[in-house]
Amino acid sequence: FVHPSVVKSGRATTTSTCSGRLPLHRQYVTKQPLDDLTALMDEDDDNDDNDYNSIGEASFYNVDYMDDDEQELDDTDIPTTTTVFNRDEDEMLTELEDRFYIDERGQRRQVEKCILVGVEDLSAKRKLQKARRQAGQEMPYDRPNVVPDEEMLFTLQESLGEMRELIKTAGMDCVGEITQRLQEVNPRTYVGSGKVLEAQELLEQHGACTIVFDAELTPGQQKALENSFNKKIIQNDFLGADGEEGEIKVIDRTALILDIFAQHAKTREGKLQVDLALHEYRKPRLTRMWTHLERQSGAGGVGLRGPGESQLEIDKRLIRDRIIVLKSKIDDVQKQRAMHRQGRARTGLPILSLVGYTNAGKSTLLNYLTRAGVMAESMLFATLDPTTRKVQLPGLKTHPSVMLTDTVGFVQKLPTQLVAAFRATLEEVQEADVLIHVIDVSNPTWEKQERAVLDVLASMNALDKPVVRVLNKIDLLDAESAEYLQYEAAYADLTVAVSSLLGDGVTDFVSVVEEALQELMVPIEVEIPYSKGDELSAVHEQGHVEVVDYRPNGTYVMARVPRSIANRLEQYSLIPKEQQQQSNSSPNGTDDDEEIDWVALGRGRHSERDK
Ligand SMILES: Nc1nc2c(ncn2[C@@H]2O[C@H](COP(=O)(O)OP(=O)(O)OP(=O)(O)O)[C@@H](O)[C@H]2O)c(=O)[nH]1
Ligand SMILES: [Mg+2]
Repeated sequence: FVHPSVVKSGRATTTSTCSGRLPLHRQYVTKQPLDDLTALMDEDDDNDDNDYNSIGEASFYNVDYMDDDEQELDDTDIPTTTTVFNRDEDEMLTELEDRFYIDERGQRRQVEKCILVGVEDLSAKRKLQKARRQAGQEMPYDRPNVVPDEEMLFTLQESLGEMRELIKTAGMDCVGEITQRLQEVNPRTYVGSGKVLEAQELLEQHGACTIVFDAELTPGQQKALENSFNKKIIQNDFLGADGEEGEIKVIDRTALILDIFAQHAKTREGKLQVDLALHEYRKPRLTRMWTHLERQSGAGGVGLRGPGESQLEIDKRLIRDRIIVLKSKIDDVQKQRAMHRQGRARTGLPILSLVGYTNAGKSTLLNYLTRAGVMAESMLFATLDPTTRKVQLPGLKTHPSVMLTDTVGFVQKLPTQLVAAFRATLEEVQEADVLIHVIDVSNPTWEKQERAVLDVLASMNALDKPVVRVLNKIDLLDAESAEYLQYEAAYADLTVAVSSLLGDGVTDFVSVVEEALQELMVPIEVEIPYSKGDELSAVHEQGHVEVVDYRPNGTYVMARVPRSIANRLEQYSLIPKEQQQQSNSSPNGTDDDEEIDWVALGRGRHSERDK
């Protein structure tokens, strides 16, 4: 009952075509025997082995490049009905990259039009304050210049501005906007019923078929909205008539960001993670595709009850199975990644993670420092896969190399489910020794962005380490503001103003990083038993040894070492505990001779490696 053009144009994505009335998820969920899940997994594992290896490499030192020019739509590339079911997720996601689609009249269209809807929820601020009060929780971190709670919420216009950028990045054209101020959002349809009608008119007027909400809609709200926008279609289906209209898609913030992720994922791991997140997102929303059948079964009674319900059951099971397979694949990739991370840890080089709001200039800074050519683009979420490089920080000959990791950008109201999907980034950030927080100060909302990032980091328990604030893009400010920020940065802790594009302030950046790294080293005075030779060599490798003495019970060592080693060696410590804590809490020390001798440190490492 489905016209071939419908199958062709349907995309396995949240931003699909108007005409794709075929339940979209059916096109990529596998048609292999359902009951033999283990066989499915084994088979997948076999042909993935090589990919895992290459991914490990890619995430360690290289980036995977993909030629975007090759994504042109070509009729011969469109899968036929029979092959559609056997596509693997790589193919599916590659297909997402091409933004062409075929409309109901069989014409190729390039850009999808959409309407943007935003609500100013007047209760949000109150709720936030109440929640904080109830939790009895102060700000989970103590940093100067951080926006206080009551000012951290983005205004409606700021939030919509960001949505416009996201819509553009996703490849859509925003042709109209609707806003509403509400004391409380409507629990059923999010906006009021009058606004739903207004939106419908606007959609018809512009011939748009997508409506984007600047919110995280519940599955119930999404369904209610879809039902009211698609009343005619549902009626036609019910009557068995063929309507003219295309289906109106209701998309929320999460779906939009997921679609961008799907378009930008380059490595296999990134793609798997996006695929998993997409499935998790769709699982509770599955029913919408079958609205008309559900109705049939309810209204029709005996004889009509079967198909709708059982098909829904099957689809739910398929999605569940797919999620299990994806999770197990991701687990394997993560094991590889963990091994690489261990390898990195063994080098003893400090690990710095670049974090920050999307588009802040993280990749640009990494590029400037490494001239390595990581993709940096003027679009949101350009980077999706963590990339680590060994960097000799320029300008400081005495400084040893560090490992620098580029990570996926954050965005306000980032759905938790999405954060969880990007476990790799999470882990990189958690394992880092120092966080480099890149902030785009040319963006008027930069203080709120900074706050949003700190909130996400705090929720990830990742703020237990020094955070370097990099006030980036000062070249875009007028001279006065730039000077003011530079002045501020000079006085604030671990803060520096730079232009990653032009390289202004990078020397200062390096000294601030050095300052942060010194916070990581703690003095120890230990007697390591002779049986623990490996611990002694760890101290030599990663620390700065001042005194060594071979005593009857073990090797006496006085040194400055990374905190992790100090913790491990605590049992052999000769410093009484209270005193140790004191010296830990003022890691910079007061005496000049406590300064780390970076030259010696660097030399020590190199000679260690040369052996
Ligand atoms: N003028 C100016 N532009 C900059 C500067 N730093 C970065 N940019 C631009 O900002 C845009 C985003 O930079 P990216 O490095 O891709 O940002 P990112 O933080 O890696 O972004 P995501 O990977 O999307 O999270 C690019 O167009 C850069 O050229 C700067 O110091 N000055
Ligand atoms: Mg980037």
